[in-house]
Amino acid sequence: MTSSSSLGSFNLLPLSNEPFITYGPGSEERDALISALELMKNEAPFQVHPNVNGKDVVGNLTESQAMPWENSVNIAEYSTADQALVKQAIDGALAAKKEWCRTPLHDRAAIFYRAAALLQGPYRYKMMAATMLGQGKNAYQADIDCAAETIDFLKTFPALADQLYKNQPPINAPNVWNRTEVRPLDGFVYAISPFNFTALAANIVLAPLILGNVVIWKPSPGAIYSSWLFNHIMIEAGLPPGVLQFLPGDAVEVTDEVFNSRDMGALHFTGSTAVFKSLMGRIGSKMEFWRSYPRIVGETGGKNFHLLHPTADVRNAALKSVRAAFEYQGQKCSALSRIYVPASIAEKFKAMIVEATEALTMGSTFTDFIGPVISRSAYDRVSGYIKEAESSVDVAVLAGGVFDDSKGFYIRPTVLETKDPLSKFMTEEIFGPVVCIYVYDDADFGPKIFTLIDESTQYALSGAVFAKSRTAIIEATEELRFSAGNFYINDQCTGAMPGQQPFGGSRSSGTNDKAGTAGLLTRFMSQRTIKEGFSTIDNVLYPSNMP
Ligand SMILES: NC(=O)c1ccc[n+]([C@@H]2O[C@H](COP(=O)([O-])OP(=O)(O)OC[C@H]3O[C@@H](n4cnc5c(N)ncnc54)[C@H](O)[C@@H]3O)[C@@H](O)[C@H]2O)c1
Ligand SMILES: N[C@@H](CCC=O)C(=O)O
Repeated sequence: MTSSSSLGSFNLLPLSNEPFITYGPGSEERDALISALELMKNEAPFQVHPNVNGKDVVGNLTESQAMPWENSVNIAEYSTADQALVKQAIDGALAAKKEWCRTPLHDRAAIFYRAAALLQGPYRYKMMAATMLGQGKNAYQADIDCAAETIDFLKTFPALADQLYKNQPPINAPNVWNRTEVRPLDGFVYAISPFNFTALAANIVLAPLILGNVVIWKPSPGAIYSSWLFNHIMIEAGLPPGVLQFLPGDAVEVTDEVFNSRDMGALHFTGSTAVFKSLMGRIGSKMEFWRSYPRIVGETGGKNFHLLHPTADVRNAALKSVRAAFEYQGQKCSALSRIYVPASIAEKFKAMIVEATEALTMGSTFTDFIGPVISRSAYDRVSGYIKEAESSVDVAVLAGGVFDDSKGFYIRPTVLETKDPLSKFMTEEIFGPVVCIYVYDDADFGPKIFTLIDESTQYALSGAVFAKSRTAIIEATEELRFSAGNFYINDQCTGAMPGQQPFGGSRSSGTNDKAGTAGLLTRFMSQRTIKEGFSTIDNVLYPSNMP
């Protein structure tokens, strides 16, 4: 990996994964994290303001982000960007762009590496505490997200950008030198991030930034404090003022003002399918308005599946199903939410999944496997599904089914079984700790079950097959080719890591540009071809024009 300057060609850092920290009993890291959590709880609520042109724009603290663990306590209180500030941010970003896109890649990379070092060192525990307290994660879930995956994005995007820079025209005619320049997009990139992964907010802004784009960022109301902290780290790492504009605010109001600018070169979105479809529709409805064709990149919802074959290792499938369905309370876009089990192993599988689910502890910020769901609206939505399941004749509640919001937004991990494979529990994204089982006849493993999995939902994000039979694995892999952008064999359908399992899905799950990859970066670049000629001519005519 190299990057050129006028006086050298530099090797960029190679692709890598940040090691996970275990936070095991008695470890130094555990003590440090516990202290950071205590400190943050004592100091909260933190005041957060929009940050435009490198400065906090102090306003009235009209909004708040509650701690889902204890919803009467706020982790942050914040002011919002009004339309005038959004306009000012766009103008400031466009002004900052000239210098930023002239900044050599290795200098942009150095800012990213510095941010990674800040996150590895002085900000690690603060960011961990912000993600745990603010987004309801336990130590393990926070570490793989706001530490490891975020550092991975910071350290690998420069090398991926460099690969694109190296992609030069392969042919040069005599006395000609052809070159390709990887320009950022015309205008600015509008980035909208979800609450559930601090790393995905990072991915949303870092992918365009590394290529010299400027970014207008609307963070999620469910992750205001960790998003602010990330913005702060980028500024401390040396990101020039105006290059990344941090605009918490009313989603519709901020978006309306952004969509009033002809200079929006791209929308980079991660969140729900319904919101993405509506934004895409709005962009498409005024194509004469835009200066360019805005690129539209969105990673959205899922209804992710595990398919068991009669030869499956039942214990492996059951335990991995529990992890996939209930880690981070099922609030991963990749979370398992429908399971297809053949009748011959169904009783054994159900017994194991119920036992493992009932054993999951809930409530403590640090050690418990299960925490709260993110918000009042998530609690109401998920508990609404559970109430409906309880009153449905086709559905049995095998485990969980209990919820309580007296302190935090707690929902016991819930296992349902339905006799209707097309019921809402098998087809709609619930985005919470609920998984539904459907038992099929062993003889239906084949076209019938593949068609059911493939056609019964609008999504195609992640899925897995569990089988010892190689024939079954081959058949499922072939027949479910378009049912999941991330397909796992004898492994859980969550836990994709940058550089290892590029993540994303198609159909209503997104544009499938794969977070953290060079493929994603290509969406934020607009190449310029440069041809330089070294010979001169002294005649307009070609030989064939000669009499
Ligand atoms: N496929 C993926 O990689 C991936 C990753 C993470 C989350 N997700 C999906 O995200 C969803 C959960 O995240 P969420 O609850 O934050 O999603 P969400 O759609 O409610 O919010 C996402 C972002 O969109 C903003 N938003 C909401 N309404 C808007 C509007 N009308 N105009 C403009 N912006 C608007 C929100 O403020 C937030 O910043 C789930 O559906 C999940 O599957 C997908
Ligand atoms: N890397 C993640 C992506 C989750 C999306 O919310 C996973 O596969 O678990």
